[in-house]
Amino acid sequence: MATVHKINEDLVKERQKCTFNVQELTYLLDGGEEVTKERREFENILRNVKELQDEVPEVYLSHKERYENAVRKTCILQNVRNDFEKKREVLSPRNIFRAGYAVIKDVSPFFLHNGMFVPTIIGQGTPEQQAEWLPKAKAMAIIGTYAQTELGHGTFIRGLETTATYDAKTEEFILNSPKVTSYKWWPGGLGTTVNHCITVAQLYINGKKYGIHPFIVQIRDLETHKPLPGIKVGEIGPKMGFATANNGFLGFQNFRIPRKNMLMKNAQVLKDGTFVKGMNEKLTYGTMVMVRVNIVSDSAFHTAMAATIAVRYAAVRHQSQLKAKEPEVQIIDYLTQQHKLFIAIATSHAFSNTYTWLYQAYLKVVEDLGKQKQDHLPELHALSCCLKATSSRDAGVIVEQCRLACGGHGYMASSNLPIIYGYTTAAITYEGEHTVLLLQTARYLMKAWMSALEGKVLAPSVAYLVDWLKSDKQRWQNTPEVIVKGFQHVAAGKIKDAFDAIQKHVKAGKDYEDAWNLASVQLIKASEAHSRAILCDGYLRETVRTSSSVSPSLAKVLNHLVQLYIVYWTLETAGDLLVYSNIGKDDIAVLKEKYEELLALIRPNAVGLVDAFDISDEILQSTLGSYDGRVYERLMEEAMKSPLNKEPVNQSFHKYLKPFIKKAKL
Ligand SMILES: CCCCC/C=C\C/C=C\C/C=C\C/C=C\C/C=C\CCC(=O)SCCNC(=O)CCNC(=O)[C@H](O)C(C)(C)COP(=O)(O)OP(=O)(O)OC[C@H]1O[C@@H](n2cnc3c(N)ncnc32)[C@H](O)[C@@H]1OP(=O)(O)O
Ligand SMILES: Cc1cc2nc3c(=O)[nH]c(=O)nc-3n(C[C@H](O)[C@H](O)[C@H](O)COP(=O)(O)OP(=O)(O)OC[C@H]3O[C@@H](n4cnc5c(N)ncnc54)[C@H](O)[C@@H]3O)c2cc1C
Repeated sequence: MATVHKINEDLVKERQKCTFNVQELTYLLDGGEEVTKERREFENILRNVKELQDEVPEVYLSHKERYENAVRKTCILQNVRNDFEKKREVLSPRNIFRAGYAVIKDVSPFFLHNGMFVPTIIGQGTPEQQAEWLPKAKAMAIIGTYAQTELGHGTFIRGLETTATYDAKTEEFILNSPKVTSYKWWPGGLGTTVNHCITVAQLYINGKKYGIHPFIVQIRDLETHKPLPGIKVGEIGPKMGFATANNGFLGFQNFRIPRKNMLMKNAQVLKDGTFVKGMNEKLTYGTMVMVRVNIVSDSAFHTAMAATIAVRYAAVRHQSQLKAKEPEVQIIDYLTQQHKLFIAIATSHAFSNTYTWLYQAYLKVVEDLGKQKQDHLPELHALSCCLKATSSRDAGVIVEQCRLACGGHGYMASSNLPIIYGYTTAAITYEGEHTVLLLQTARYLMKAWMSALEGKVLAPSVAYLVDWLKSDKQRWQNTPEVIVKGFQHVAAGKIKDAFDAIQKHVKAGKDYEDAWNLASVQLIKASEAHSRAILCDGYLRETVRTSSSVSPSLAKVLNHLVQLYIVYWTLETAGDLLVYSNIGKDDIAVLKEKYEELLALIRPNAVGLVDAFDISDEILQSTLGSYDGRVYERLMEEAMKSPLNKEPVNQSFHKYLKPFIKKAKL
C-alpha cells in the first residue's frame, strides 16, 4: 500500500485561509463539472497503470532510451484512452492534452499526429479524402505529422523548395527535394516515429508553378517501418527542449504519390492537369490558424503549471526574517515574491478567458467558410497571430519568473520548471515566429487604420480606432473599464504613429516595402499594444459575464485577479499611457497603492487559486509543487535516484582522480 504522508502544515493553514470554494473555480476553469469529472476519472485511471511508472527518472536516460520510453508510454496512453472512450464519451482534446503530461514527462512523439496531422485532413481534405484517411488516422492505424518547414525556410512558406510535379500520364505527383535547403526540418515525430506526413510542397503543372499545397505522403513501410525508396528521413538531434518530440528531417527523390493524395478541399488538380483555384489561397494555411488559437490555451496551462509549483513552494519555504527575533517567514509573505507570482495566476486566467472567446470566433469562421463566406477571416488571422505571439511570449517570461522565484531549487530538473520552460518557449517560435506574427497583425492594423480614416465601419476588435478618432481622450479614472480604454488609446496612438512613419518614408521616396521595414519596430510595438488592449478588454468582459453566474465569494476573487492583471500592465506600460492617454502621474501613484492592496487581497487565496487549477502531482512532476508540500523530502528522494548515488565510490576515482591526486602530491 502506498504510504500516505502528512500535508505540510503551512499548506494546511493556507488552505484554511481560502475565502472561496476551490472546487467551484475548478469547474469554471474546466468548462463545467462534467468536464472536471471526466478529466479526473481519466487521470485516475492513468495513475494506476503500473507500466506508466518510471523506474529510473527520464532525465538519467540516454537520448535514445528516453525516446523509446516515450514511444512505449504513448502507446499505453493511447490504449488506455481507447478503452476509456469505448465505455464513455470521447475525451475532450484539452483533457487528453493535459493527461499526456502525466505520462510523457516532455513532449510526446505522437504530438503532431493529433495536433496537426488529423486536423489538416479535417480542414484541408474533401469529404472523400476524409473518408479514406480519417478513420485510419483517428484509430492510429496510420501515424502522421505536419511537414512544412524546411532547412532553408520556416517563416516564408511561399519560398518552400520541395516540389510536387504533376504527371498527367500516370495521374501522380512526383515529389523532389532539389537542394539541401529544401529538406523538411523540424516536424515532430518525423525522426523515427511516423509512417505518414502532410507534406507542404510547391505545385508544378506543365512547368508552371501554382504555389504551395498540402499532400498526404506515406514515407515508411507499414510493416517494416523502413523508409520507402526515394525517401531520406531521420532525426535532427538534441534541442533546447522537446527532448522526446522526435523532430525529424525528410527529403524526396522522384517519389511518386497518387493524384488523390493532394488535399483538395480548397484548390484542386483535375486528372488532365487542370488547376482549379480555391476560394482563397490562404485557406491552405488553415491548420496554422487553428493551432495558433490553441496555443493561447496551452499558454494558459503552462502558466498555471509554473504558478502552481512556485506558489506552493513559496508557501512552504521559509527564508530570512522580516523582523529580528521573529521566526523566518514564508517567502510568499515578501511583497516582491507576491509581485512575481500573483501575476502568474492572473495571466493564466487572462489566457483561459481569451481562449474561450477566440475559439468561438474560430468556430464561427470555420462555419462561415463552409457557406463560402470569408468576411471574418482577416480579423481572425490578425487576432490569432498577435494573441499566439503575446500569450506564448508572456508565458515564457512567467515560467522563467516562477523559476527565479524558487531560488536555487527552481534550477533543479526535479522542480520540472526547466522542462516547462523548454516547451513554453518553443511555442514562441513554432507555428509562426513571434515577430513575424506581430507583423502579420500589424499589416491588418495598418489597413484598419486607413479604413478608420476613411470613415468605414471596422471589425469589432479594431472598432476602438473609430472611437479614438471621433472623441477627445476620455477623462481618466482609475477604474478597470477606463484603464482598458487607456490601453486602446495606447494601441491607437502607436498604430497611428507606425502608419505615419510608413507614410513619411514613402513621401521621402522609399518603396512601400522599404518604408514598412524602416517602420517595423514601431509596427511590432503597435501590434503588442493592440494585443494587450484585446487581452485586457476580453478578460474584463469575460470576468464580468461569469461573475453573475458564480457565487459572490468566487466573483470577488475573480474580480481581484482581473484588476491585478489590468493594474500590473498599467504600471508596466505607464510610460506609454503617459504619452498616449490622459493618465496623470498622480493616477499612477494611486494605482501603485491599488496594486499593493490587490496583492494583499489575493494573498490569503494564493494557494487556493493554484489548487483550483487542479493539476495533479503526476502531471506537475515537481518536487517543489506537489499538493502535500513535502518539498525537502522529495528533493532528497529524487537526488537519491541519481545513478551516481548507487555506489559509494565511483569508478572514475580509481581511473582518473586517484592517479591525478597522486601526481599532484609529487
Ligand atoms: C501528450 C503530451 C503533450 C505534451 C505537449 C507539450 C508541449 C507542447 C505544448 C503546446 C502545443 C500545443 C498545440 C500545438 C500543436 C502542434 C504545434 C507543434 C509544433 C509546431 C508545428 C509548426 O511549427 S508547423 C509550421 C508552422 N509554420 C508557420 O507558422 C509559418 C509562418 N509563416 C506563415 O504563416 C506565412 O508565411 C506568413 C503568414 C508569415 C506569410 O505568408 P504569405 O503567403 O507570404 O502572406 P503575406 O504576403 O504576408 O500576406 C498575404 C495576405 O495573406 C493574409 N494571410 C496570411 N496568412 C493567413 C492566414 N493564415 N489566414 C488568412 N489570411 C492570411 C495576410 O494577412 C495578407 O493579407 P492582406 O494582403 O489582406 O494584407
Ligand atoms: C520545437 C519546434 C517544433 C517545430 N515543429 C514543427 C513541425 O512539426 N512542423 C513544421 O513544419 N515546422 C516545425 N517547426 C518549425 C517552426 O515552425 C519554424 O521554426 C518557425 O515557423 C520559424 O521559422 P524559421 O525557423 O525559418 O525562422 P526564421 O524565419 O529564419 O527566423 C529567424 C529570424 O528572422 C526574423 N524574420 C524572418 N522573417 C522575417 C520578416 N518577414 N520580417 C521580420 N523578421 C523576420 C525572425 O523574426 C527571427 O528573428 C518547429 C520548430 C520548433 C522550434
